[in-house]
Amino acid sequence: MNITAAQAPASSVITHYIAGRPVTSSRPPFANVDPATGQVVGHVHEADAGIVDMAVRAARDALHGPWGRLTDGERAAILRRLADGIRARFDEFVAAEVRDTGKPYSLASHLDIPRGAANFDVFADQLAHGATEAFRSPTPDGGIALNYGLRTPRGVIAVICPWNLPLLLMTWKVAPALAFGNTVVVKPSEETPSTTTLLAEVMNDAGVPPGVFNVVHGFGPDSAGQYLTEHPDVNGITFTGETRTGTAIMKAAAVGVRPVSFELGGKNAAVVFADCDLDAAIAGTTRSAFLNSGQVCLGTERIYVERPIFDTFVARLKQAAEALRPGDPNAGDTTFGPLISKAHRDKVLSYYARARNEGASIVTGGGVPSLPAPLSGGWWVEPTIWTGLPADSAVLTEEIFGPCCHIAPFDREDEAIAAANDSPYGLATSIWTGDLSRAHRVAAAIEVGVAWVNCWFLRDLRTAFGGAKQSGIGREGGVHGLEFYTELRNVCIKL
Ligand SMILES: NC(=O)c1ccc[n+]([C@@H]2O[C@H](COP(=O)([O-])OP(=O)(O)OC[C@H]3O[C@@H](n4cnc5c(N)ncnc54)[C@H](O)[C@@H]3O)[C@@H](O)[C@H]2O)c1
Ligand SMILES: N/C(=C\C=C\C=O)C(=O)O
Repeated sequence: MNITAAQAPASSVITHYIAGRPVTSSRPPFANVDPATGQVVGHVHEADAGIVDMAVRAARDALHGPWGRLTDGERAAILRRLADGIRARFDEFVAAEVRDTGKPYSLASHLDIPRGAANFDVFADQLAHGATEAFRSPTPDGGIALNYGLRTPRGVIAVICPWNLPLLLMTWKVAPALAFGNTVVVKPSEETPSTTTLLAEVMNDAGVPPGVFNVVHGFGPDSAGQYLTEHPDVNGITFTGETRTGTAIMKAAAVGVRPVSFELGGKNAAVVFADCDLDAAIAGTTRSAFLNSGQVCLGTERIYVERPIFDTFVARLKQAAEALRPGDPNAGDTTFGPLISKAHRDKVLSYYARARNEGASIVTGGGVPSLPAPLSGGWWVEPTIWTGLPADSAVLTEEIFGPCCHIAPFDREDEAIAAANDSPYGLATSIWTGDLSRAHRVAAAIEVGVAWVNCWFLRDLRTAFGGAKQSGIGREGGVHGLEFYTELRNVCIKL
């Protein structure tokens, strides 16, 4: 929910950050709201087309400045200083992330901020070990030619991020972009402006030249997001967010034929076989269904359980869901947070109502928890589990992005695979089984970008990360980001 500055206290003002300095804009700033309480905690400047143009120009100028002349080793050293700079201000980053998202301190301090720093380390490592191809090529005249690959930065990259893992997803793009010599104009979600703004200060302190990293704040359509993706001097667009937003951005990218790197929506399935380690499957599925209040793209909203253990699994997951503790995000025993906004909570509650109206069996949840003030003003919903809905129910086909999941039984492996693949999305899956051959077989059969076996959200940042089908375009991580963040030229020299 965003209201004008007039209604918002002047507590914290977030401005844009262009060419190494804060920049304000003329549009009325919008309010930043704490989702745990619904209270306004500050306000944010909204970029117009002129501000976005200023940022893109600064990024273009920086490409031709000292940044473009640094060696890989010098850029790697700067990336490591960025990681260290985030860690040096760890408490500030955690507090800002918690304030913007309402997520529990335990989550922001163990996932969001540590990964926000680690993303810079992994791409600094990548620079130290990266290589390109070379060939000694026989020529028709009996001579030899040398062919070698030469990677150059793609140029000015537009980076547009969502609100669920704000710093983690921002540096997951900024780190490879800078590692490979590009400059960036980033737009964090309007819901979560704070940690990216702190990152701008860390950039300055780490000696990143002015204009290499620029931040513009605002919304999508008719705001910073649209102006940035439509700017003709942007050479590539990397975006994480909803699939339908990706469609709109792809249309903008088509003008000028700019490449895109997309991490989009999902409707991920877990497949639980009777021979699994049930304790591990319950613990892992509790995380995949309810972590970050279900606001994780890799999260599980569809669970298929082999019939012999179905009733036990449902009872155990119910017990785990009911043990989650909503509360003050900064309280040590809080393990469950609110949704990001009133609008998103209304969306999730509309699916809760839909499930009820379609006759779902509500195993647990389905409503709003009653919490004391000031939390009673926040955007809370109950962790929810359903069974008994038909496969074509919207609850089983549309991404809800909330703390809810549907559990259905299956009898045969091929039936479970078909159910998991029955989706326009293909982001992630988790498979729980004690049979090693089956693990490999099923992981090869489910059409996703990331398949976890007997685990979930276990990440080696060198591996390929991304979505199949309508869940994404391209892969990030390790060497895989090279395809988007660099141009690869072949040089052929007749010797
Ligand atoms: N695949 C992944 O790795 C991944 C990771 C996290 C979130 N997501 C997805 O993100 C979604 C939730 O995040 P969200 O609600 O912020 O997504 P969203 O698509 O509504 O917004 C994402 C970002 O895009 C901007 N935006 C919106 N419309 C735009 C437009 N027309 N032009 C340019 N920019 C525009 C927004 O301001 C925001 O910064 C879910 O669908 C989730 O699955 C995917
Ligand atoms: N991109 C990553 C996680 C995405 C989570 C989505 O909500 C990652 O772990 O690198």
